[in-house]
Amino acid sequence: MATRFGDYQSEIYLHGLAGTKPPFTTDLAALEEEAAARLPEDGFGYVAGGAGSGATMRANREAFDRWKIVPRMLAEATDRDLTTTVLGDELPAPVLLAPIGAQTIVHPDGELATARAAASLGLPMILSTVSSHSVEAIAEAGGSRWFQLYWPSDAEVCASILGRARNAGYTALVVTLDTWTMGWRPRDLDRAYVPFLNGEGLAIPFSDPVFRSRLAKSPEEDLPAAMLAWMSMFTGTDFGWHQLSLLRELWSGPIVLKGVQHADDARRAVDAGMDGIVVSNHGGRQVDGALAALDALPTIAGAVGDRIEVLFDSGVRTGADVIKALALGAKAVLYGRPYAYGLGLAGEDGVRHVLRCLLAELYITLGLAGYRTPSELSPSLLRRG
Ligand SMILES: Cc1cc2nc3c(=O)[nH]c(=O)nc-3n(C[C@H](O)[C@H](O)[C@H](O)COP(=O)(O)O)c2cc1C
Ligand SMILES: CC(C)CC(=O)C(=O)O
Repeated sequence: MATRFGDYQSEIYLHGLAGTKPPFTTDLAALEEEAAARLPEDGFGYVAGGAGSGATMRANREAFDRWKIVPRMLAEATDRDLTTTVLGDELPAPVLLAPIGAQTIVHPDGELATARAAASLGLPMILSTVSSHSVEAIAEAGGSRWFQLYWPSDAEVCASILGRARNAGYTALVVTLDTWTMGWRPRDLDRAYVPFLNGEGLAIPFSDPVFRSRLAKSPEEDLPAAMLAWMSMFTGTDFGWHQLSLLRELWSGPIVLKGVQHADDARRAVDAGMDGIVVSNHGGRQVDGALAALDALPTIAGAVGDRIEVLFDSGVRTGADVIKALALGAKAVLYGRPYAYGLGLAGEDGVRHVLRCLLAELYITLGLAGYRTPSELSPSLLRRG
């Protein structure tokens, strides 16, 4: 059923009459500034950082800014319906929560808070392999959930992790291709900081019985050795396209490849029988100098047509950004850093506030631009300028 997400606007004004303000800014493009001022430097720096000089991270935003929406008038767009179906999941709006690892670095409740906020709005959460809480614990929050895989070299560990995710009710599998090893990230390197150094974020592998069987001593007894085992199994891996069939044997639900940036790779995903792709450069955290994800989107969408579900992330901040990504060929977007800032600023309520702002802005802007549903959006409503 369609939800009037715009109601958050009137709710905020009404609370204002009673003297209550929103928990923090409603300006999603300015959220990072507020987070920078209020969150601890280590956690904030890890979330905000990008690869190398930050050129790709900036390019992601610049690409959105180059596209302008051309609003249409008297379009009878009062009643909007943002619902859409992605890989069999009925979504109240074309938005999913991007996988973000190690969320306790910004708030002690981490992914549990995020899962509860997402479930309360009916948006699917994509849980990272590098999560501070186990797949089973997150499942208790309810709601629709997908699982993101960092593909380990040990096939039995992979089978065990996927089996647990499937048993815990995760429906689609998102396999991240662009981070088989960590990008060069000066912001973390300068502080010699990664969350995983103290085991943070490794709940899924560390709680896995097969992973544990590979260790001489448990992570509780010898953390550095467990960390090394994790790193050698989950990073620096060497998979090729032909091995995707291994994952198909382990996962009966839809499989989505995340990190596609070239039309030929998108075609290969189709040929490999995949169900979806996420056009993404990992928020500019991997290849510095890579093209903006939004600039890759139209070519890729054109190359695969409707043979595969095309999702998008990297740089989405506002409701208008969602409209632009949808107009350029995405079926839905993955929302990333902003909800992590919301989590850091106010836990579950903070994530909910950020998501409600995004959905309200999307709902209102879509109508003001003259459109009623995501399916009406096409490149013709945009101009380069
Ligand atoms: C702190 C942080 C952790 C992330 N962890 C993961 C992860 O575990 N798995 C994954 O596939 N992507 C991960 N990503 C990438 C996001 O899923 C997404 O591609 C990216 O945040 C999009 O860029 P944006 O947030 O600037 O829009 C992470 C991103 C950030 C900022
Ligand atoms: C490298 C991962 C472990 C986490 C991640 O995807 C990220 O920090 O961007």
